[in-house]
Amino acid sequence: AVPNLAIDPFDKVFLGDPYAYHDMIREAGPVVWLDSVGAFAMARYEEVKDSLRDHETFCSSRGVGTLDFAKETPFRPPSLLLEADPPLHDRTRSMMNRIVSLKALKELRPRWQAKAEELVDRLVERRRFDAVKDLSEIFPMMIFPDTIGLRDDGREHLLDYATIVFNAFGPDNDVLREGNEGKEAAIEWVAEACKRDNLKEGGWGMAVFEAADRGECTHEEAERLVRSFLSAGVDTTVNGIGHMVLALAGHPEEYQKLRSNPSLVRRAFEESLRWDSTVQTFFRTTTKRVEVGGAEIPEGQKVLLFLAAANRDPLHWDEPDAFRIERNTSGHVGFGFGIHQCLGQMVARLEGELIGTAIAERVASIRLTGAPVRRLNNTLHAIDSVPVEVEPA
Ligand code: HEM
Ligand SMILES: O=C(O)c1ccc(C2CC2)cc1
Repeated sequence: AVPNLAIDPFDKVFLGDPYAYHDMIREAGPVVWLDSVGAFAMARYEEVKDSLRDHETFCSSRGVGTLDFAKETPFRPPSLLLEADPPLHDRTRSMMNRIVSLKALKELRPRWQAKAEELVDRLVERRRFDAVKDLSEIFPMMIFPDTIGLRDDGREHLLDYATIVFNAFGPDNDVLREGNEGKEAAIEWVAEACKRDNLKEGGWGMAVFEAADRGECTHEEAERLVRSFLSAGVDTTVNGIGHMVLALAGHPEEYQKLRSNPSLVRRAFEESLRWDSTVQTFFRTTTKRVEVGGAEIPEGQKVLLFLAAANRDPLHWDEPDAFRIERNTSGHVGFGFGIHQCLGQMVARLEGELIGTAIAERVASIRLTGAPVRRLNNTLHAIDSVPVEVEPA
């Protein structure tokens, strides 16, 4: 039988500090039933990874949130990547992989690196600053909208839009209503920003429309694909970088390892994504009856996959709750796994590397000067403030 847990993974207490709850869900069994959500759930590494790998049984086209697109209409047309199954997904993903290419990133690196170094230089002079408001919310906005070729006006809507998108994967609860309050204008702004006339030549957005001109997709699909960049491309890296700085500030001995060997920076970013995963959960929907860990899940069921819990599963990781920048993090599911694994993972890694290196070369030590403040969201592990003081190198 499947254990029935009276836990709500979208309530404020859980979202405020999920890790104790993750342990409870993992220990209850390979699959549990969550009455609060009306869904099955998995929190162990093996089962989460197997479900992500088996996209035919655990599909994305019925939505990767609590809403079942076969039964209800989502707040926006489905993503052609995140909320698509093969063959549509494969056609779209191979087209987008050609745009978000290592060659494109190689060309962007010097420009992004210069901006990371300028920003960190200014903050080190100040000694005291907020690693979110002054750093992690600033750097992605200095480089990503220009990379897409977004219009200059209204870019402040991007973070509001992401709040709405990531809340929408969860239930219509207090977190969603309070988080989304006053942000509605962002939906209209993004719809306009994705139109060809509002995109600059030479950006990744225009590259999608040029692919449409070549018949690789329709022009309506091109607009929706630019929307994917705007949905996933900013608030994720804002919080990925924010959590890396928070982890380093909270682990001085780990920071000193990075100081003495800055080439560890990509490992530090990856370990931060494992240890404090920016994207905490995603749903799948079963396309047939399936048995997992001795439990039977009927067809048409929502299954909540706890990526963050899988990344701390003691059955898979040695000392999972320890933040260790030299750890071999390969196989972590912070970017997902399988055909939907993050399209922008190399973008995120480059951003994390450039900021992390700029800090490791300029900052002798970093410490928290106050309590970090979490920003609650149904899906995104987000942080509002990380007050720090740095000693210049
Ligand atoms: C630290 C930063 C990031 C994290 C933690 C992250 C996390 C994830 C995760 C967990 C998935 C899998 C979703 C699923 O399996 O249903 C995913 C997919 C995706 N991500 Fe990222 N992401 C990050 C940055 C980015 C960036 C910068 C971009 C844009 C350039 C991006 C674009 C996408 C897209 C388009 C998908 C859907 C891919 C597909 O379905 O084939 N992400 N991301
Ligand atoms: O295609 C999209 O709109 C999309 C939205 C959110 C994500 C999250 C996982 C980073 C990914 C893609």
